[in-house]
Amino acid sequence: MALVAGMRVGSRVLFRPWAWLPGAALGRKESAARGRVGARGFGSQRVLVEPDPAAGIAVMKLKSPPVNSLSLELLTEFVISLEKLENDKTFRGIILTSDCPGVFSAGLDLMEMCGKNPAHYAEYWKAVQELWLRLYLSNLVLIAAINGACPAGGCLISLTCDYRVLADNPKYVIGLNETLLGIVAPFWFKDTLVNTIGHRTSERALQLGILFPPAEALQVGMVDKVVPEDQVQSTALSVMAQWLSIPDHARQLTKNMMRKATADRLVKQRDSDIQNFVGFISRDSIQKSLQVYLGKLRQKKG
Ligand SMILES: CCCCC/C=C\CCCC/C=C/C(=O)SCCNC(=O)CCNC(=O)[C@H](O)C(C)(C)COP(=O)(O)OP(=O)(O)OC[C@H]1O[C@@H](n2cnc3c(N)ncnc32)[C@H](O)[C@@H]1OP(=O)(O)O
Repeated sequence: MALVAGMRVGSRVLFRPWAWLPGAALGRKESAARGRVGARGFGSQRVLVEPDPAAGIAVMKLKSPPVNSLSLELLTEFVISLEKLENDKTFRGIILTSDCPGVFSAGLDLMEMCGKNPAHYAEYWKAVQELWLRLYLSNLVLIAAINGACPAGGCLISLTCDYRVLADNPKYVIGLNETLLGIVAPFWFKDTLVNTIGHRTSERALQLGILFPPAEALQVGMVDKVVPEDQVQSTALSVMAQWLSIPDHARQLTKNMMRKATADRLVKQRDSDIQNFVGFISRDSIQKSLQVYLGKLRQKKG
């Protein structure tokens, strides 16, 4: 059975994020997801959406305490919220931020990658791929208002955005630190980073698993602006206004031209990428590394 949940319409592949949900009631979810968003705000347990239809934008806040780790549930709700906004012509841009104090997102949920069975790992990885593809190829303007620490998968999410504003706090580090956990960022994480900060800087950052504090993140181009914490949201809004001053069709075609080849690389090998992940993460040595890392995270408190 093909692992990719998508259908082709003309030259466009429409992904159905819920299609991989176990026992998903496709018709009901699909019709709900295609409804108009309106002005009232919507969301789910873990993703809060505050629409401003007059401005054509929505603020999307991740709220999966304590650290917005990307569990299967959060990934699912994230994709569904994104699709709702994508399908409503009212919206031209999203500001993506966190509702969890001090953390934008702790990245992939380590509990989803530890002590589970291969079918679970496959389902989880497919959801991670789905979110990345959705974000990376979004027609909307995506601005990340990074109001907290932003490691690994959290950083990846911010890198899919068109612009990143980071709060100036030394604790708010950002980067792909996978090697510090004894794991490896897959090629599409790497590609996303290279497309943002260039090859040589990525090579060093990825091998060393560097988590950049704000000034360095700005210097290497990992973020576009660093501002005082209380100005992150207002800065994101004014940057959004600038991006929305460009005609959508011209901006969208340009974005697609810049990003499609990178996304296609994963689209063409989604199944083998899932198999690679499952094989890699199931190794005893990798499971041990992750357990050690989780232990260190827990010890930090005590
Ligand atoms: C060659 C082929 C390759 C194929 C592909 C193969 C490999 C797979 C690649 C996978 C790519 C992985 C990407 C990732 O995103 S891995 C996750 C990396 N994330 C991190 O390293 C961040 C870890 N967390 C932290 O550093 C901190 O928690 C913090 C985000 C800076 C926040 O600090 P603080 O506010 O002090 O909170 P705590 O550390 O006290 O954490 C609170 C509780 O949350 C738990 N936690 C933290 N992060 C995670 C996580 N990512 N997943 C699950 N749980 C997490 C932490 O243990 C605490 O739990 P407790 O209250 O029960 O102790």
